[in-house]
Amino acid sequence: MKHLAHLNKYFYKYRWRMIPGVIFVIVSNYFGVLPAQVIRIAFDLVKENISMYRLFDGFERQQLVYEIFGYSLLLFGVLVLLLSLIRGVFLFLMRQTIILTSRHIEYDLKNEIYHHYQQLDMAFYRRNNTGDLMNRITEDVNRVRSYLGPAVMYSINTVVLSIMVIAAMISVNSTLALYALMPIPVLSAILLFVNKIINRRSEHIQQQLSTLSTFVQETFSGIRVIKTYNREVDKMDRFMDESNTYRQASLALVKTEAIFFPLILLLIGLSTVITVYIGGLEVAKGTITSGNIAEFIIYVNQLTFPAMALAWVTSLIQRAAASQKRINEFLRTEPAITSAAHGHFETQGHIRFEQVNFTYPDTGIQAAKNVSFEVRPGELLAIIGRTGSGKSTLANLLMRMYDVESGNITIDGEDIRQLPLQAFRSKIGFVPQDVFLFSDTIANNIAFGLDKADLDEVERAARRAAVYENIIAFEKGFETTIGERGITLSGGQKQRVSIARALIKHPQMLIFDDCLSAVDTKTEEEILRNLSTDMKGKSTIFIAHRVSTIKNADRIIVLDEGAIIEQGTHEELLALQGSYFELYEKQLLEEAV
Ligand SMILES: Nc1ncnc2c1ncn2[C@@H]1O[C@H](COP(=O)(O)OP(=O)(O)OP(=O)(O)O)[C@@H](O)[C@H]1O
Repeated sequence: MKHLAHLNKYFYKYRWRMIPGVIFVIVSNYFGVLPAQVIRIAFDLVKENISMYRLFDGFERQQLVYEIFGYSLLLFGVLVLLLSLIRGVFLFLMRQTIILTSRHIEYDLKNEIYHHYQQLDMAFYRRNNTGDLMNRITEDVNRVRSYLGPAVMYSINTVVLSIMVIAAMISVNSTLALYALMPIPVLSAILLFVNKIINRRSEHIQQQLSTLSTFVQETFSGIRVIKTYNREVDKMDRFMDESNTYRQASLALVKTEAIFFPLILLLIGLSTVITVYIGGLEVAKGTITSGNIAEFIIYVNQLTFPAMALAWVTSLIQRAAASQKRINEFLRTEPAITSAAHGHFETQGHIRFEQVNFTYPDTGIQAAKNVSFEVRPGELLAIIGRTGSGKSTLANLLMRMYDVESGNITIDGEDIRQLPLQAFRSKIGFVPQDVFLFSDTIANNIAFGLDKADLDEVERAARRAAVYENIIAFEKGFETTIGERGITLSGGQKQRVSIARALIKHPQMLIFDDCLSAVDTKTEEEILRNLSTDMKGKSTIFIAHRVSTIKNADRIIVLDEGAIIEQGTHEELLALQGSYFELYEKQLLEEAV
């Protein structure tokens, strides 16, 4: 329960909706209890009038008694109807306030979680899988909403109704009340128990459903591999197995649910029998009227709802508490990367790495070892090295996706950890190694980093990234949708759209992380030529595998296992006859073949 305390701030925020809601619950229940009393009076009236009617047997007056009697009964009927109508209006208002509030809180909570997710660092995203993140903001919030709305509403309802009904019963006859109420605790206990089983089974179904959807999602994402390796039959068998487990779990649930309602009916029936029997004895003793028995039967039936609601609400609250615990776990995760300052930031683009060390927290791999280098304003620095040597890690550290373990990274002499994070990142055009394009138009993908961009700017960026011709060849040009519901771009086209996205920002610093790997050498040369004008006056870090891409850089550093093993210009490095020279020779040979 303590986990749900997180939501109290929202109850407070919406208190002027909740308080009327609670009042509506009380009023609606009051009008729910009243008809039982009206019926008792009507019942007694019937009894009295029948005796009176018989008394006037053979007299002219008998017809008049009959008419008055019929008229009064009609009035009682109308009164019961009216009370039910009033109750209905308040029930409507109760839902309009409490359930609506739960929807408002659900909206706020989702926003709170989403906002917090966006603050969290890359290490967090590495630790937790996307499915889990999605579940907490959808499924878990949904369960919490069941607590905020239905559970709160029915809890208040249960308490109010039980108090009113029991009080009314005791005021009529405490002995009869005691007997009539006897099966109710038994009923509640059994319902709680059955509900627990239902919950466990529903939980199992839920888990199995999630396994099933993960399986289906993965197979369809990897459908190309499945087809090429002829694994369709095998996958079908796996699917049938998983589906069967789901079916068995569902059947088990249906069996338990099947006894739920008969059980309630049985115990209510039992209560009614006791009421009629004990009530009969009391009527014989003259302590109550027969109308009271009718009244009691209605009360007993009315108590069925609180008994059922108790079991249901208990499980709703338990589930919501478990879900809120999961939500809180993420909400209380502090982002490792925070902004020390806010506001504006201007830079010359003087980048310096000083004795930088970094180990990935989750794998323990030391990906940067004592790395020191400098990129002066307007310089082009290239980083080359074998796969896994730590090149992308340096780009990630500069982007503050991770913070250094020791050493410093400075911009114009100031530690990047002291800079306003968002303003700092906005000064860098970063083209990551794994291109990610949104399911949106090409124009919007290119203009992604800007709040507003006109088509001219988008086209200019596309030209500089040498992808303009490709785009206008599509029927809808820049308005072509890409991604799941649109066309698929080739690997090289994607890389160039991603480059255009970085260039359109006119950043002071540029980082290209192996972003020409899927581009042929001719296009690569064209892009590099365009970039050399773009990069004028801007500090650029170019990560590459091919020596040909970077040989014109002002300085080249060669990485191996996270450490710089050689650095200098292309000529200097060749003269060294070390790793760079070897790599160059090898690549020349490959090109010749
Ligand atoms: N997010 C991460 N979490 C944990 N370990 C990582 C992460 N990213 C990279 N590594 C590890 O750090 C080392 C350096 O990786 P990095 O991606 O920097 O190499 P790279 O030189 O860019 O490689 P490539 O040329 O193949 O892109 C590798 O051993 C890799 O397994």
